[in-house]
Amino acid sequence: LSISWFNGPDKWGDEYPVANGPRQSPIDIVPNEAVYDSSLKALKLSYDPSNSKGILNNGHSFQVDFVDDTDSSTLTGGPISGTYRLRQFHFHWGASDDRGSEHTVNGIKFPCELHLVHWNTKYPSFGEAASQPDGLAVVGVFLKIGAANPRIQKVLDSFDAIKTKGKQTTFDNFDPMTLLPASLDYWTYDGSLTTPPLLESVTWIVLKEPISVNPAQMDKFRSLLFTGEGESPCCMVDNYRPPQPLKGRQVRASFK
Ligand SMILES: COc1ccc(/C(C)=C/C(=O)O)cc1
Ligand SMILES: [Zn+2]
Repeated sequence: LSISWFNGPDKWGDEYPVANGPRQSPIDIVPNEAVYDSSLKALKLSYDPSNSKGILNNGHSFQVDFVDDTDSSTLTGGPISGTYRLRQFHFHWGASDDRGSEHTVNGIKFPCELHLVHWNTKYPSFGEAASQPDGLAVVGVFLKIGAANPRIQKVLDSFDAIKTKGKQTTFDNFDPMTLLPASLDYWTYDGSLTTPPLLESVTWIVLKEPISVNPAQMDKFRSLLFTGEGESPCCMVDNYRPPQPLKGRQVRASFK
C-alpha cells in the first residue's frame, strides 16, 4: 500500500471509490451542531506500556505499533460496545503551524492530530475488523502550540532512527495514556480511515481538549521524510486529508 500525498487526497477516488462514500473522514466538527447525548458513557482507556513494540516510518506518517494478541491494552465504554484493542497510534501534521490536523473545529485547523487506532475483538483480526462497519474505533487528539510536552519527547527522540520511509526501531515501555489531555470529553460520529483504503469502519472519538507541544517539538515532526534512503529527500509534512462531506451524519457530544 503505497500512497503518495503527491497524487493527493483529491485523486484517491479513482482507485478507491469509497473515497466519495456516505461516511468518510475527517469532518469539520461544529460544536453548536453537536447533540449532547447523556447516554454516552465515559471513555475507558486501559493501556499496558509493555505492549508497545516499535516505531516505523511508513512513508506517509510514522506509527507506534502495539502487541495486540491479548486484551491488555483496550478501549471500552464511550460510544462503543464491547472491547477494542489498541493496534497503533500515529499523527498527521502540517508544513506550518496553521494546518496539519484532519478534523477541524468550526473550520479551525490545528497544527497536528494524534490517532489511536483500536479494533473490535468480536472480529478475529485487525484486518478483518478494518472491513466491518463497527470494526475500528479511533481516538483523535488535537495538538496545539504551547508549552513543551515532556511526554511526547520519547517519540520525537526516536525520529533520527526512522528518518526515511521503511525505517523502524524498537520502542519499548511507552504508555500512550501519557499523551492524553486531562479531560476525556469527546465528540463521536461514524466515519472512515483517512488514508487508503479509506474503509468506512471507524467509530470516531475526537477529544475536545487538545494537548500542547512547543514550536521546537512541532518542528521535529517536520524533520521526517516521505522518501526512502538514497532518494531525493521530501519532507514529511501536510500528510492530512481535508474534511469530507458530512452527508447527513449527526455528531454527538459526551459533554454539555
Ligand atoms: C487494511 O489496511 C489498512 C491500512 C491502513 C489502516 C489505517 C489505520 C489507516 C488510517 O489510519 O487512516 C488500516 C487498515
Ligand atoms: Zn490518522
